[in-house]
Amino acid sequence: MTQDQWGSIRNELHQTMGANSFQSWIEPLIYVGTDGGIARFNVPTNFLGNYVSQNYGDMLLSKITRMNPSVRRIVFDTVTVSQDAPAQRKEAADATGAPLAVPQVHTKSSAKPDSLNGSPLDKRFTFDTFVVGKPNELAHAAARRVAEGGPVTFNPLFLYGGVGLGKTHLMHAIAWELRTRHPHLNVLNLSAEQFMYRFVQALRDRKMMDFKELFRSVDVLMVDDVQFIAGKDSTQEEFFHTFNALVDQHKQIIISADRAPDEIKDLENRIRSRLQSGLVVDLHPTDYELRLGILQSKSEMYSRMYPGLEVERGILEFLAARIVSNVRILEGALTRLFAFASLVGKPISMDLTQECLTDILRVSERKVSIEEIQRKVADHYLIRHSDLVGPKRVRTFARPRQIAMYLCKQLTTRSLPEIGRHFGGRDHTTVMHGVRRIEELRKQDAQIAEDVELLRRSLEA
Ligand SMILES: Nc1ncnc2c1ncn2[C@@H]1O[C@H](COP(=O)(O)OP(=O)(O)OP(=O)(O)O)[C@@H](O)[C@H]1O
Repeated sequence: MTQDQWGSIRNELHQTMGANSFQSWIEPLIYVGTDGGIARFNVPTNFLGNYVSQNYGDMLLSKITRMNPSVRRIVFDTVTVSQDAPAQRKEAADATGAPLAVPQVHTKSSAKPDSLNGSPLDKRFTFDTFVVGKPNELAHAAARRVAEGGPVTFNPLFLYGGVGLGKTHLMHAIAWELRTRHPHLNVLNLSAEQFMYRFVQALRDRKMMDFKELFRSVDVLMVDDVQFIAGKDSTQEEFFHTFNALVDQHKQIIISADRAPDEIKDLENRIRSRLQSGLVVDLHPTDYELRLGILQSKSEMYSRMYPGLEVERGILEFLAARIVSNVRILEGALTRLFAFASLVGKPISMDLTQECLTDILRVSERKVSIEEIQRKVADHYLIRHSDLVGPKRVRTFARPRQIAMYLCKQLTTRSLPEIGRHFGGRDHTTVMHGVRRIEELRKQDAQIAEDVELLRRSLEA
């Protein structure tokens, strides 16, 4: 297997595994080469090698053999790499005898801040790239406040929300900001899973004192996906002590989870109440405007990467309306779209979008029918269905008709001629005109924008 092939397997895993698991277990692997059917990787500790081999070995081998059928086995060799790390980290590392096995303490002075077993900070996850909308404005404001440093006002900051809504992004943004504003602070950012493995390892190696010392010496502790420790009794216990020790020293703690503290099952009550004792804020599911804002911001970035690639009108609006699941999928769709369009050398049109994203669009396809849309719109504007689809062109009927056409285009996969047929056999150009008119009016007329949004929500519900 070549380094390039390993590179593309890594990229694939990065997309599919989730940032935390990838950073903990795959990123530290250093591919050395393949010899005699054996693909060799260097790993920083035995622990990591064993863990990857047991948990990801089969999956890695199958991906590697798909690339290179001559590979029959994977071997992990433990190679201790010396690195320039902060003094305090070094001490802990020396004491454990496993230099790279301790979590990363991020400091500006660290020459190689993104270590193997902590969570490296993602360069893309800053406040600058975080798009703020109604669903996340409170979480964003709280994160900004914490990122200023200064006296601790709420401890912990507990951020929660569903998959892919920006928790990790905000945590990393806080860490980046703290690094810039207060480079002397030790900011430790890790997942609850990593906390547990470090704890288990310290127990096993009888290095609990070092473990405690290390965790109690940080200035800001950030723990992602804390729901992971539920049901793991001794990890909870240790987490509780770490938590208390830091709060007592007025050190900031930031926690994220996929649900609110009182919804995490098998969590000890004393931990639950500790987690609730600061500020608990949630990231709500995205709304249309936020999705559109995110798409616009990413699309600007891609336009710089692919100069000259045109995105036709209405495409971003279409994606924002159709892909409602989570931001990660939304981003993935846009990435694919730009890559595909640049490969085939065509502008991003509706046809190209439908062709390139068939699978994503199919999954996110709502079961909204044209009839349902017509019924809702007619009810909303207190007009009869027959007038909505009939020939009369007075504004009281024409505007709701255009809104209904617009929603049909956004919320169903029906083509313009099909939509036209449902509106009294109108031509597809009439439908297109209606859709465009509403696109424009949404920007100029607050009442129409609100009506469209209300209707969309009630159809999505
Ligand atoms: N408001 C936003 N602005 C810009 N990008 C966003 C926003 N919300 C989420 N994203 C992007 O969506 C992707 C997923 O976000 P993130 O990894 O932070 O989600 P998460 O809530 O931590 O999810 P999980 O629970 O799966 O870990 C990231 O690429 C992130 O940059």
